[in-house]
Amino acid sequence: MDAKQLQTYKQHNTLLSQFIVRLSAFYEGFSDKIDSELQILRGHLSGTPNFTLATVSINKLNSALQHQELTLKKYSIETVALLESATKRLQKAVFEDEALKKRATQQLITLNQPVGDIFSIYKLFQQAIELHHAALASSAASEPAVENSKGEAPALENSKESNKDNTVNPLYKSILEELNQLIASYAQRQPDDSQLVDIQKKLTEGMSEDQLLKSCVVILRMIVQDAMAEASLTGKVIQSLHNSLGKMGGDIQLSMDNSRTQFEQRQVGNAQLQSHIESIEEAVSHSDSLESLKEHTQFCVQNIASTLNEQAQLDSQGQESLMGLLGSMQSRIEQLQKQTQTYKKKLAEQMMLSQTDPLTRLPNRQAYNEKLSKAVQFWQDNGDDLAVAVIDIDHFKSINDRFGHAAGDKTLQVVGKNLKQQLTKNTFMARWGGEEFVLLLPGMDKQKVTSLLETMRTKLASLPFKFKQEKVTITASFGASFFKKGDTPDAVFERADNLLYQAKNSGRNRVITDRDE
Ligand SMILES: Nc1nc2c(ncn2[C@@H]2O[C@H](COP(=O)(O)OP(=O)(O)OP(=O)(O)O)[C@@H](O)[C@H]2O)c(=O)[nH]1
Repeated sequence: MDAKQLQTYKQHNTLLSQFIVRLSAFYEGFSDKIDSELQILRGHLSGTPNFTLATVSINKLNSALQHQELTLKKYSIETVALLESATKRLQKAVFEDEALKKRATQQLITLNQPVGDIFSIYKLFQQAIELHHAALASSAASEPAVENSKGEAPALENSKESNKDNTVNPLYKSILEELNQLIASYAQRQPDDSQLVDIQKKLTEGMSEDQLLKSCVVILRMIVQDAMAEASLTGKVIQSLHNSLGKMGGDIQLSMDNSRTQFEQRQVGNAQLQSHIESIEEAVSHSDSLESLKEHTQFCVQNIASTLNEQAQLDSQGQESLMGLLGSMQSRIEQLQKQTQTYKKKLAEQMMLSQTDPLTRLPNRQAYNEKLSKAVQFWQDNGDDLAVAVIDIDHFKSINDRFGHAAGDKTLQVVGKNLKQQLTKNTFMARWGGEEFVLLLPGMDKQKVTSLLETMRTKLASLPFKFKQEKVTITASFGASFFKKGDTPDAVFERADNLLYQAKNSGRNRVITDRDE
């Protein structure tokens, strides 16, 4: 190696050492172990670099970094999961604030994307914190600024005052909403249940947090009892089916045993007949006189007749026992049929209940999702038009506020019924939740969709509602979007929802569809 080459190597080494020193300083702070090893490495590479000692240090660092990388990945996954659960909770709590709800949904979509480096987690954190700040600011803005004489926030007490505070807490409101819906579905099964009636009454009057918790526990207990009763009914039916099938199996075995015995007896009889015939043949060839032949033949014929008689008797006995068995099997089959029919009916009822919104008796979101996947499959296979429409009653909150929750409930029932009456063949409508409905419109072009939604809108607006002697007009806004190539159901729903909000923002009581532009 000449002097020039040596000089170049030295320069490269120095450059590389400086780079590693800077890089190691930048990455300091992940773990104490790595930090101290990085310090040692920097010591080996500073001044006159000692590459032999640096290699030992680099090897140690290599395995520590590998381990750290795994820990970091695990940490990233856990952090994102935590952020996701916090955002979901926030989304529920702010369900009435459309802008915040949308931001939370957007945040959830981002959280579902693969996480890149550690810095993208900081970004996710930052977004989550901003969202929480916005939610806090919005709830603070909607809460009355009541302070006591000491300037402290008022404590929550089991009193009407605390009820007032609670009614502006979005989380409290959403629990009340949920509880109301649960009660509505249980009240249908047990309309006279005093506990349910009591809770329903308290709900309309307003509840403290303590009462709300107690009511939740009562409802939970009912659900568990119901589920257990259902499970024990299912268990009983299955046990009874099992017993009936077991008995039928026994009958069949008995019938097979009888047939086998009968077959064996028939074989014995046949062998006897054969031997009687053989002895007639023998008598014919060996008898020396007609008299002895006649005698012998008579004897054999009598034997044949008695064997045939025995066989006939056995046959009729066998037939009798077979008929008896068949009769008992038939009655067991009938019993089985009755049991399965009762069970099928019960299952169908449950299926119907699980897919029906208890208040409006319209299909619920679960039923919509099932229908949607079939409609999407059909659309993908046939390419026919498929649209989703979202309907939201205008200023519904004011009905609740002015005339009470019960009037709001009644309104939802009447509106649901009226909208449903306008549906055409193959169209499907469900209650999405709250005062929102969703429609699936297969095989309809833009003109047909718009015309149907316009009919629904105008018919609803012309319904004469009357609350406390006051005539009220109820209207709704509509947003509809068509499936396009490569669309997901969520994307189409989101578009329809956005159009609905456009309809709200441009004055309400109107229909906006995708293909308007
Ligand atoms: N009575 C009753 N009210 C409900 C039910 N579900 C949701 N709500 C109420 O419906 C109201 C919806 O109000 P908002 O989302 O503010 O909307 P809005 O008043 O209809 O106003 P716009 O949609 O902007 O026209 C809330 O006050 C909910 O508490 C229900 O099952 N029964």
